[in-house]
Amino acid sequence: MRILVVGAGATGGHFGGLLAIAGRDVTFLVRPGRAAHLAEHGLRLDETTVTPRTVTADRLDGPYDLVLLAVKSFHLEQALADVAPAVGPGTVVVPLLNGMRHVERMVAAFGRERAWGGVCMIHADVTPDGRIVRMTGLQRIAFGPLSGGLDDPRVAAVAEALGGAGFDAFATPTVVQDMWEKWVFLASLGAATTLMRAPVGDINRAPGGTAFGARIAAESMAIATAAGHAPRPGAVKVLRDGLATDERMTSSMYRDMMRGEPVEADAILGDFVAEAAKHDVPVPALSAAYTNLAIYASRLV
Ligand SMILES: NC(=O)C1=CN([C@@H]2O[C@H](COP(=O)(O)OP(=O)(O)OC[C@H]3O[C@@H](n4cnc5c(N)ncnc54)[C@H](OP(=O)(O)O)[C@@H]3O)[C@@H](O)[C@H]2O)C=CC1
Ligand SMILES: CC(C)(CO)C(=O)C(=O)O
Repeated sequence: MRILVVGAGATGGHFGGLLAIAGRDVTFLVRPGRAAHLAEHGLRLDETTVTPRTVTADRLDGPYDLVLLAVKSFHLEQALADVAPAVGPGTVVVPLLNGMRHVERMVAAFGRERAWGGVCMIHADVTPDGRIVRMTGLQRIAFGPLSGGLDDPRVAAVAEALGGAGFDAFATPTVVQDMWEKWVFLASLGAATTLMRAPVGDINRAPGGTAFGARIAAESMAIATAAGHAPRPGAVKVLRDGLATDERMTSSMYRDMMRGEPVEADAILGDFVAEAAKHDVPVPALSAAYTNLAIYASRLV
């Protein structure tokens, strides 16, 4: 199976790198700066360096079987345009992005037969010198057609292509609900850590921190419930435990903010707060977190 990973950053670089190490037929669609960096240094993962096969948008060579979309939300439109020549009639496009707005954009670009859902769980960063580092043992991709049906033969083919490469990969018949539950978790974690400018454990050790986390979690669950995607018991537990931890857990939004880089505020918190407004759900803590990030964004050049 020909696999194209769009973006060789924290998520795309990590999962694509492991796939390359496992001998899969992987190419990275990258922009010229990253292409030059990878040509000079290779793709450096935690303990290994891979010599990746890369391509830039102007040199895409026809359709791939599987596309893993691993760009930030603010680069989505360009990435969808760039990858279009690689999407043929039978291609499957699986997103690793957080939030939900990319689903609609992918369906508009490629249709529901080719645009699938995807959930990626990992805590990873790109260091200033271009290495990909992982902060925890978590590394998982769940994927599936938006319809939920797993009888499409491409499901088994994608599972085989992603399986046995050193990370968890599985097809899910509830990918839209799974994405919502991930959104609830990440929006909560992102809101708490960026508003308080601290990892979760530090928030919970501060006066009022635990109550603040519980409040954020309650608001997030209320939004999802009003939108018809009430988190299932397992997801509620993950959310509550996550926001109550004494560990230094962070979010990619927090780490982007600490580096002074753009944060995916609109796609993750803006859309979430808009969903609350649509259903008349009061979300003062999440709204404050979004306002905070909007001010942060306005101060980036
Ligand atoms: N990091 C994490 O721990 C997690 C992140 N996520 C989500 O995954 C998504 C990706 O995040 P992450 O991997 O961290 O982001 P990164 O910024 O680390 O990587 C994104 C990469 O996409 C590249 N890119 C942007 N536009 C294009 C394009 N048109 N063509 C090719 N490459 C492009 C960037 O390239 P360039 O180097 O040229 O700028 C960059 O290297 C986000 O939605 C994030 O929320 C989900 C779970 C965990
Ligand atoms: C939920 C979490 C923390 C891990 O996948 C994440 O998606 C992120 O930090 O962006």
